Amino acid sequence: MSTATLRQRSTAPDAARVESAVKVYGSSSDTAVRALDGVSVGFPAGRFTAIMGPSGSGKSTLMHCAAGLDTLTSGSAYIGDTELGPLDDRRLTLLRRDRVGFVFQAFNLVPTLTVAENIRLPMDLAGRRFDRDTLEWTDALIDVVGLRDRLCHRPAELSGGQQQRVAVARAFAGRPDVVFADEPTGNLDSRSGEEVLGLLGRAVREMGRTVVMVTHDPVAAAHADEVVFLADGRLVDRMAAPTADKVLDRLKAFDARSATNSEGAPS
Ligand SMILES: Nc1ncnc2c1ncn2[C@@H]1O[C@H](COP(=O)(O)OP(=O)(O)OP(=O)(O)O)[C@@H](O)[C@H]1O
Repeated sequence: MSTATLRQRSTAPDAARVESAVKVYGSSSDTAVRALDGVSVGFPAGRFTAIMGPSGSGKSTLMHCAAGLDTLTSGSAYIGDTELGPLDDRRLTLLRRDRVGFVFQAFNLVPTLTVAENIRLPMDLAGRRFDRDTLEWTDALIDVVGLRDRLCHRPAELSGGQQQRVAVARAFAGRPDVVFADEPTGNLDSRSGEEVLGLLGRAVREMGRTVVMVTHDPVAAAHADEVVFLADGRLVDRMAAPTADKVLDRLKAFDARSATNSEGAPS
């Protein structure tokens, strides 16, 4: 597939994007790993995008660099129109706090805080005023994630699925430009995983938010509006309106291709 075709996408502006992104881990020529090898991809606002690819293809690296958690070796990363590369540590921290939300596989809740306090934490840290709009928004979020009767509980008193629902509410609480989710269902059983994916989908379709999710799971990817596929640090395909079967078929095709390539490669 041509680069021009791969770059085609919805006409919505990008909430986040990378251009010609290269990430090399390690400096010596013997040990250096080129985790991203010239990736250009945009994540449109108001859409749910999944990043898929074989293990080691660069999915987490792409997400971390696009979200400002790590820096590129070359190329550029943007949140909205703000280029991340030129920002100093302080401005990058502020940008992440104010404009980006995160959901991680391990929930990452603060154990000593209640559910309500965890959800409000990013806004408390930012010193944001709880005006009427913000109160209404967080109130609506609490209902969407179904945690109203758990607001005074601490994370240890919740199931894994409930903890991840708190993390989802926390990620959207500050109305960030984009929420990045790294294997958000990796620690959950399939029913709780479906609930969390359903919430991410509702946040996009009913609340106009933007989600970018890294996943191994074709069933999870099928909740997205579009899937982008990485292989060996490159963007190799994208699929609109994914279904689990279509995603699985596409992954199998990559596996078959890489097996053929390695059989044909000189030893
Ligand atoms: N901190 C690091 N130092 C050295 N190499 C790294 C580091 N992080 C990742 N890599 C390497 O970069 C490549 C891409 O890794 P990355 O974690 O982005 O892939 P991934 O597609 O998310 O993999 P997985 O699905 O297994 O989580 C891999 O070869 C990995 O070993």
